[in-house]
Amino acid sequence: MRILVTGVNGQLGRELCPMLSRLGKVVALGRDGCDLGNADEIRASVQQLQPDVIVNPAAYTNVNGAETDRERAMAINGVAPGIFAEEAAKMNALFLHYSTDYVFDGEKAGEYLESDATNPLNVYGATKLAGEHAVMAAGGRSLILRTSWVYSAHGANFVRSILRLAAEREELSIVDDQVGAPTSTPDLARATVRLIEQCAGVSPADFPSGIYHATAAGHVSWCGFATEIVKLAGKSAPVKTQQVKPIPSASYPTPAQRPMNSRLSNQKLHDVFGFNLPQWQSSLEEVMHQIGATVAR
Ligand SMILES: NC(=O)C1=CN([C@@H]2O[C@H](COP(=O)(O)OP(=O)(O)OC[C@H]3O[C@@H](n4cnc5c(N)ncnc54)[C@H](OP(=O)(O)O)[C@@H]3O)[C@@H](O)[C@H]2O)C=CC1
Ligand SMILES: Cc1cn([C@H]2C[C@H](O)[C@@H](COP(=O)(O)OP(=O)(O)O[C@H]3O[C@@H](C)C(=O)[C@@H](O)[C@H]3O)O2)c(=O)[nH]c1=O
Ligand SMILES: [Mg+2]
Repeated sequence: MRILVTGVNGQLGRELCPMLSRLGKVVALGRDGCDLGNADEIRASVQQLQPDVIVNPAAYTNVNGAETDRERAMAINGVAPGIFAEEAAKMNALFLHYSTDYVFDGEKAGEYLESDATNPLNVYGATKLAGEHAVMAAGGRSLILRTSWVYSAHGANFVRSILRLAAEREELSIVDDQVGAPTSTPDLARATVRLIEQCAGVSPADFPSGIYHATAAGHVSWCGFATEIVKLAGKSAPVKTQQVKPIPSASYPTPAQRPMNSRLSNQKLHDVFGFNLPQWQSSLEEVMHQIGATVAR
């Protein structure tokens, strides 16, 4: 099996490569190998490599930056996924893509279903939603995993930001009125491997193409998540933070608005594929072990 992976220097791409290499030959594309802003480069890469599977974790993920960089965010998040999906469909390759809780406005009281209406509050969410539509319009065998609050032992993420701040500050002020499921890259990469194993041989006629929510089980506010990060960090490294103070979103103004409710039901994933991701707390412990004491220094 030949597997093309994009965004291999990102947090999820970096986790995927070694795990996917157990399934076949991985061809890893970074920005220099293929610029996702260039449709011709995408088509040429896919046609040259003739993959059986394409996995696309590359994205424009700077949520605040996207507010003033709409065109670039749209090219990478909204257009490129559709081109990959079209090329995959032509060669009957399997296409795996990732999307976000930020396609929703967070107004729903309970967990969001895949069938719920979308209404992104920010440019990043709007561009990711356009990407979902483009992938579905291309036809072919494709799975879109909508996940949330992704973190990893490497790259830019909330866990590493909090560890950095906890080493510097006595008190952290963190928003407490946005709730979601922090999801680790090891969990997402394992889910991806499992889906490819289950799907590789499925014919186009039987293939369950579509959107699947795939987040860690449970939910927490950003403040609750930060509190747990600081607690775990304190076990292995000196931490300055004595207090993690809950604040409302209104007290933490940002260029991009975020949804208050990011909870996604994972029932469909379980019904169709027979598994769910673990609880967020155990996965956070796994990643904190990977980080060790070094980052908190
Ligand atoms: N991070 C999160 O909290 C969440 C992420 N997601 C989705 O999950 C997926 C994985 O996210 P994550 O691993 O966190 O993302 P990262 O930002 O860590 O990595 C994205 C990668 O995409 C690459 N990239 C960006 N622009 C281009 C381009 N023009 N050409 C080629 N490569 C490019 C980046 O390259 P470079 O390193 O050179 O900049 C980077 O390596 C994405 O689809 C994201 O939207 C969903 C929910 C939450
Ligand atoms: C660092 C910091 C953040 N915050 C808040 C801001 C924000 O509401 C929340 C999380 O901050 P972040 O910068 O990680 O948020 P953000 O980059 O918006 O995270 C999102 O990224 C994209 C790519 C996604 O797809 C989403 O699922 C989500 O993970 O914490 C504080 O309140 N205090 C702080 O000191
Ligand atoms: Mg961010």
